[in-house]
Amino acid sequence: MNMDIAAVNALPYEDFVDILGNVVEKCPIITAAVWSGRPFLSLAALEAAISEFIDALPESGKEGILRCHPDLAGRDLQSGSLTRESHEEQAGSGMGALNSGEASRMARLNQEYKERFGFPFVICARMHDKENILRQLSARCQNERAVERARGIEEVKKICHLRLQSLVLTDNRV
Ligand SMILES: NC(=O)N[C@H]1NC(=O)NC1=O
Repeated sequence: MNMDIAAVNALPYEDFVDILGNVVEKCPIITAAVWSGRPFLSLAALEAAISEFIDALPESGKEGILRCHPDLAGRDLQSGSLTRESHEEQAGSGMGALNSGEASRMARLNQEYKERFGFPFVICARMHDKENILRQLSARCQNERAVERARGIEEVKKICHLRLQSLVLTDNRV
């Protein structure tokens, strides 16, 4: 599936949500909401609409988005119940191939992070390898809650950007 922005703009909302509903993990309400903003002049304009919708949410809503994300190398990966997108991202960054030391460190730090902040550690896995993810997780456990809320949302937007790129052709294609 790789449509251009004109084809995206022509979609009835049912198809729009079916195709683009997971660009923010398990948050199809965001996709469904921005459909009202058609026609989008470009993929960048669609991405900006998503970003503005997220930014307009109260802090509780932003935390809710973070809570819809599965842990990296967590129980959904073990049980095979990740979304297709998340599975590809986690596999690509080596989350499915941690050695036992890395796996237990990851589980311990993920737990520590969640206990401290009340939402999971979120990072754009496609932009990092496993060593880098573990280093960032450990460092980010030390931050303030508000800093981490904002940081997590930045990462959600990076994930969204890459998911959109794989679904919609960019404007300057031949
Ligand atoms: N917790 C977390 O960061 N999850 C994710 N990151 C990513 O790139 N895909 C995910 O599912």
